[in-house]
Amino acid sequence: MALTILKCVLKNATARRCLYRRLYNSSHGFNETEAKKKLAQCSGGSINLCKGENGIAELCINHPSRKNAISGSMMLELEERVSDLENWKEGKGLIVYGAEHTFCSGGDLHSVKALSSPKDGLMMCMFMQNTLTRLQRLPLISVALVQGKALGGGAEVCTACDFRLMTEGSEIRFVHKHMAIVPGWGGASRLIQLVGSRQALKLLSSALGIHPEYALRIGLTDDILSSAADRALEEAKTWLTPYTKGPADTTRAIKKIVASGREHLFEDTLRKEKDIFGTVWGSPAHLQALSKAMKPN
Ligand SMILES: CC[C@H](C(=O)O)C(=O)SCCNC(=O)CCNC(=O)[C@H](O)C(C)(C)COP(=O)(O)OP(=O)(O)OC[C@H]1O[C@@H](n2cnc3c(N)ncnc32)[C@H](O)[C@@H]1OP(=O)(O)O
Repeated sequence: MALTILKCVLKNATARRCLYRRLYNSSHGFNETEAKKKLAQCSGGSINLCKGENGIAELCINHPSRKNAISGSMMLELEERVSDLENWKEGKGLIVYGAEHTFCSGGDLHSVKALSSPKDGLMMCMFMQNTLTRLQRLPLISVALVQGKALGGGAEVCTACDFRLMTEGSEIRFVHKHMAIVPGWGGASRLIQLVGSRQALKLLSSALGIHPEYALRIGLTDDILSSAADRALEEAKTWLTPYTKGPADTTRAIKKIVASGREHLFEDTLRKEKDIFGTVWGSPAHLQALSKAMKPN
């Protein structure tokens, strides 16, 4: 019995390690401690997290004086909030949005200038790819609420969520080309997964503003919200609710399978599905649902 428990604990620990492992570490020349010191020197704004009783959290990109541009210290706070969410066992959903009804105008250009050496740029790139990959892998169903502008790194952040909801008049734009750079926070790789390589090539090479109707047509956004700016967050929560109904373990298990399927070969995903199935089959919630189902209606 003890051996079985130990095996189960080890399997869960391994599964957690896989789910939350970093993309880059010292073997890639990435020194997280050094990166954090450097990014902390570029201050401004904050990343605020509010975890709801209903299992849905709200993460606010909060730097309104700069249209929610993400400074170095905000990159650190974003990593801290993602860590918090990785340990939130009751979590089922997440809405990422920007303060004062606009999403995010990308990297804070003051911070970007301070990190303009190739070495510092690569450090920032690996730090943000680590963080946004962990955000995407969270066992929560995530939504980016795009109001106003999602530009540059802001467009990249919104691709790290499972779904995107855009309000009328909002815009997603990969402006990187105008700065003679390419996305570095993983946004190009995720865009190809979302809309396919042809559309991704069009959007990256044209730096075109992607408006809600076009985004809906190419599958970059999942819906267009019609409410007034100050009601959009409530509308986004209402949109997400049907997907997060029921036990947290069930919602989290479903997201873990899909997150695995996004990244692994089909056979590996089937094995992952089997492993995750084994964590919910026979659970109290399953047995309760089974007993309800057996009762004549
Ligand atoms: C890998 C990611 C990549 C990188 O890190 O290299 C990037 O994301 S770089 C940043 C890419 N983003 C941009 O180039 C967008 C720049 N901003 C704009 O185009 C406009 O500000 C816009 C469209 C967001 C809003 O225009 P609007 O006319 O409504 O307002 P203002 O332009 O007057 O902006 C108000 C205020 O915010 C400051 N601001 C805006 N964006 C940034 C930013 N990304 N970094 C720093 N500061 C920003 C702007 O300077 C104004 O400040 P003020 O002190 O009032 O002049």
